[in-house]
Amino acid sequence: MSQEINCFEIVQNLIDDCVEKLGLDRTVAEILREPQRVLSVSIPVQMDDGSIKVFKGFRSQHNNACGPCKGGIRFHPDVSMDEVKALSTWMSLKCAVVNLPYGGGKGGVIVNHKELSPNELEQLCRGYIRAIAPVLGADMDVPAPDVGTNGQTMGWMMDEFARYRGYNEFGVITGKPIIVGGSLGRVEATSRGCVFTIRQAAKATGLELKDATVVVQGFGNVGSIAARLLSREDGCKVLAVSDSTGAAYDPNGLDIAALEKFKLETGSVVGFPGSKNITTEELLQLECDILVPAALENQITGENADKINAKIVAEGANGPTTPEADNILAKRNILVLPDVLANAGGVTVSYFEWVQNQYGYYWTEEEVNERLERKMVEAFDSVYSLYKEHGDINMRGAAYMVAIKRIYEAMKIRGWLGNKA
Ligand SMILES: NC(=O)c1ccc[n+]([C@@H]2O[C@H](COP(=O)([O-])OP(=O)(O)OC[C@H]3O[C@@H](n4cnc5c(N)ncnc54)[C@H](O)[C@@H]3O)[C@@H](O)[C@H]2O)c1
Repeated sequence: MSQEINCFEIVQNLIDDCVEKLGLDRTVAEILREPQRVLSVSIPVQMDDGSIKVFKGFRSQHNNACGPCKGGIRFHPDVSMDEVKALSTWMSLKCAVVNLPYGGGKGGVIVNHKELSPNELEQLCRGYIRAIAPVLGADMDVPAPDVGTNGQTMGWMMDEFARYRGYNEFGVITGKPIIVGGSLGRVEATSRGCVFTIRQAAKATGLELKDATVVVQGFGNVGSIAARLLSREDGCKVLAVSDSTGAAYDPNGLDIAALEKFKLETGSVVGFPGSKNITTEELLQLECDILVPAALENQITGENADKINAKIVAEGANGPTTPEADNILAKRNILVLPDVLANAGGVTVSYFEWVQNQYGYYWTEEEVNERLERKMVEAFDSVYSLYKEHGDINMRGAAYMVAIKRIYEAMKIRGWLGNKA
């Protein structure tokens, strides 16, 4: 996360604004500005050479008024307590936007996981779970994968928690491989959810998706699958995609299936036959109907927002647009589908996985996708109608209002706000 822009302060400011707009007592903002609990842990790991290395990790539980805390575990060298706190706050908002019975949580370990052997990585996963186990549980706090973690790491973590409990508690972690209680459709869920919101936005704004032009920043899990679904199911023309090594552009539209194969074989999108190499900055400025930032935070900023040439920006990534850029895009009538809405498909199918674990009964992929569509359409409609009704807020403001109102109602009914508010 960028040094200059503190995401925790950004989300705190957005909460303040939103609580004021909703006309709620300041106490509501004071509660939501800080997580309810943040655990800081130190994890000693025996490395393959016999030495002991100590890693630092965190787990933040932002708010559990609506249900157990829910959110991923990030393994990255830039993890910090503030980043984890910000991400857990976003998770509370995201879960509330899609109306899931969850609050927000997030965890992280400061580590470059690529430098660890498989054995060292497994020991780190197990050590981290042992350290935070007292505050985990299917009805308390339910982690999932995030940047730097995946199905295998979730498998080790779930197993370590089963040793701690003395029995299997599959619902304690989501994003698991299918054989140990994972859900069908989870891998594509974030991108599929993003595509459902794009379809609703296209309907609302009269944009025809057949042959609509699309640009995707970040050809990873979220970006590549969103590109695949938009081209295959909606007939969109994906003009350009980028990854950390550069960008590939074809004004006639890229063959996404072939590009996915090329990226798998070469590790990069650059040099894809028939495409032109452009810089990642040029990619963001291409004229298109839909821009999907699906890489990192703070990509659309005050510096480049006036050069964005899209009708719709669908935030596959978390926090890709800075507040300054948000204002510029709003003034230019570019519709931004905010992260807490556009990438909420991942946590929604994580919720479905948790439900299936509690029942011990598993759904078909069609059932998962149908339920996901219903959730995403409902969420889009509630945010879009508030956005239209108000006139002085953007879609992010509307999403925050939907979310904070729900969390406020839960806190009020539980008596957390006393007689005030
Ligand atoms: N995976 C999920 O289910 C999920 C759910 C919600 C939100 N997100 C968010 O979506 C974003 C992407 O997550 P992911 O799981 O796809 O990660 P990923 O690591 O699979 O993909 C990220 C991609 O971005 C590329 N990238 C990095 N720096 C770049 C740059 N400067 N310009 C262009 N591309 C660059 C990487 O090369 C990679 O291809 C993150 O912000 C994540 O928090 C992911």
